[in-house]
Amino acid sequence: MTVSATLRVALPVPLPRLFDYLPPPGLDASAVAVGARLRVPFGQREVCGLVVGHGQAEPGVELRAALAAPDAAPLLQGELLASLRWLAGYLHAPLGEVLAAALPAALRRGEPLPDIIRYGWVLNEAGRTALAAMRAGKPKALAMLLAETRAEDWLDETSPGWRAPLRTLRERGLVERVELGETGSGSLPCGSEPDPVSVSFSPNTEQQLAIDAIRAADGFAPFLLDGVTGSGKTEVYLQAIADCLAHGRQALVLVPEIGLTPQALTRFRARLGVPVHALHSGLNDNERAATWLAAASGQARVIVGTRSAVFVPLPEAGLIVVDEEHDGSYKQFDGIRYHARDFAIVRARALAVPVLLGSATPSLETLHNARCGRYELLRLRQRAGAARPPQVRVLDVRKRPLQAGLSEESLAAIRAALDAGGQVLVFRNRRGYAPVLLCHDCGWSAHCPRCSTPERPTAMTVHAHGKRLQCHHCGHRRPSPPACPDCASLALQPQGNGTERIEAELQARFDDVPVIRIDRGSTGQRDGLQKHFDALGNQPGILIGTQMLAKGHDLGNLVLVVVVGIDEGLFSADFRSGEKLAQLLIQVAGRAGRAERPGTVLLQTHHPEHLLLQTLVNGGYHVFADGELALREAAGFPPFAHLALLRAEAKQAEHPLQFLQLAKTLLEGGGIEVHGPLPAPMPRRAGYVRSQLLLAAPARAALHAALDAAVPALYVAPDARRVRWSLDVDPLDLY
Ligand SMILES: Nc1ncnc2c1ncn2[C@@H]1O[C@H](COP(=O)(O)OP(=O)(O)OP(=O)(O)O)[C@@H](O)[C@H]1O
Ligand SMILES: [Zn+2]
Repeated sequence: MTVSATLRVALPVPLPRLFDYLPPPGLDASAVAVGARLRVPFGQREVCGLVVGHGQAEPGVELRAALAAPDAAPLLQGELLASLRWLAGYLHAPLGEVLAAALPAALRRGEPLPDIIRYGWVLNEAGRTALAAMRAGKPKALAMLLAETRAEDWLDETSPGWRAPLRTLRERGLVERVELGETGSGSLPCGSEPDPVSVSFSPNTEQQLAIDAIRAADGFAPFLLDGVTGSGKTEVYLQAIADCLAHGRQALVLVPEIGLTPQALTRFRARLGVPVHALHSGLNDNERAATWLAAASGQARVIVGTRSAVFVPLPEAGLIVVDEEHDGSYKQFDGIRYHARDFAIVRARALAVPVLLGSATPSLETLHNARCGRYELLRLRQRAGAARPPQVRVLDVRKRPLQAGLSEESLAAIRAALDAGGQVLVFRNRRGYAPVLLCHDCGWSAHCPRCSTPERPTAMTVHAHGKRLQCHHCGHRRPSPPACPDCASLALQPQGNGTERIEAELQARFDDVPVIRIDRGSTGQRDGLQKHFDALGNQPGILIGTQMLAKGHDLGNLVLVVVVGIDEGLFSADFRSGEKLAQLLIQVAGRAGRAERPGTVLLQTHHPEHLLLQTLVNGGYHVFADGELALREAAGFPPFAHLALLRAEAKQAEHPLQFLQLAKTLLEGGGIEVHGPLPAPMPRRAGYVRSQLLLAAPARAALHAALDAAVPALYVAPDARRVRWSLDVDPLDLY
């Protein structure tokens, strides 16, 4: 009897096991490498997995044959494959799902590898002749750029929206597309010469100390670059990256949001003089896959990206930077719930390279690690250059008349700042027109039918100047009712203020300057934010925004920040809410006065004596953090304990409870605390009733041992089929 060689495959299916297949017809199993993709039949479907091993068919077991093996060489290998295996174990998630999450979508689907040849555009003979006579406008501006060959990726980053004028030029037969060779190969790509106007100042003493410390690192070395807002952390990153490049190594830079990427890219590109590859959700699938492959081949030397960029292969790694390491967007909130900062550290260790975490408001986890000596602490205590720290004032607005949430004092300060030629940021962390629609006659208010319970109604946010209602939890939308559904009164009134309403009020009042609202409603695509900044330039004007505007931006003429409506955040029950609010306030305040002109911050509140506000204003973030760490230690919360949250939801309330009860039985007795099952803080969402089980242990090992013992059984439990469940290891919030 012949024994056939088989392929062991990790499939992206919610089962904690691997699957064996015969190789595709006509192919020998040994011809398919570990880390290569394999398309296989799975039930009635076809799925694409990754080969993780080879084996022998057991006698008598019928195996199905794979359909195709698209890759000649492994896609995932070496350190990355090993780190992802570790991640699957840590998250207690199926390996196939983790590997799939790490691959760009185009590769995950089993498509052939995209072409990583770069293309560029240049004026042809006719174009050069026509250029002088062209009318001013976008086509002409682009044509002027295309006097030299410009790479498409360069155009994407430096001239957002270039494809529309390009179409005009093509239709007129003035341009041609040229092949530029593979991504990043050898010489500088077209159009990314170091920008001659970009200033290179000499680092100040603290920056230099930080740069030297990173330079001296040998192998794995985690650093916390703890630098106040505007202290020039970017300069430290750039020097560290330049060193890394000079040693012939690759650098990976993680940034929190797509909104930040264009600005960061422009700065990086201008200074480093090598192609800087962007990876973020604004790219299409093919672009993402091409960049990922360029990293895998070592052609991409600097990769800047958001959360999922932590999964790029780095065969010649030299450095990983995580900017704004405290930012919540590094945590994936569904599917594979990884934390990109934490995984960056795991990878840096496996790659034996330095990892630099930067923030003005480090997470308590990271601060704790630095204090325990696990991370080397680098501090920038002062703002760089001539900039001074902003003046922060708590504005007591009790009993004061408010216009769209703004006190007279705030309005006067805005007027004065504008008259002095400055820019103003009004920060309100609520999108929409108003948080609530209320009937003034009977007290009815608009609730989301899919998220409310009788005990806990969830208000729908008013949008479009009162015309539309939208649930910010489940996305449910409907037109506002013309009259109160309960008492038929016409006295329906939007209550409170969102960014839209503040915008309307400020536009009416300050009609001599641009008033620009920046939030997820107004600023969709990735270049949106930069376009708004470009449109405003340095002229006086007002920006109104949510937390999109709070971080990382460097607007030299911003002299006043007004923070409104923070009070609800002061009394939230979540154990991390204080930390999040403190970070947000310091970050928003940090946008003011970043250049020569001094900045002022006004914090409007009805609770001027609140300890958090007082501590931040009088002591600063670190004093706040000291107090908060002491509280966490006393209460046994992270970073002094390790948590995991098991969530379950279903249309019928008893199903999640039954499932979680089973989980509890499996988990108890393992030396960990098991709390629940309890209704989730938001007990219903989008029609699903939600419950949760909170697991806590002082030591990570105990928590993981208990999970290792229990989780495999959960996947196959009959009770699991009636719920949607998920395990969140190191949850960021307990929602
Ligand atoms: N050594 C220096 N001398 C003069 N100016 C500097 C120096 N280093 C940085 N700057 C300038 O200081 C400003 C703030 O720097 P940067 O944006 O890097 O701060 P940051 O620490 O990242 O702040 P944030 O945390 O608020 O994003 C920038 O305009 C930068 O060009
Ligand atoms: Zn809803």
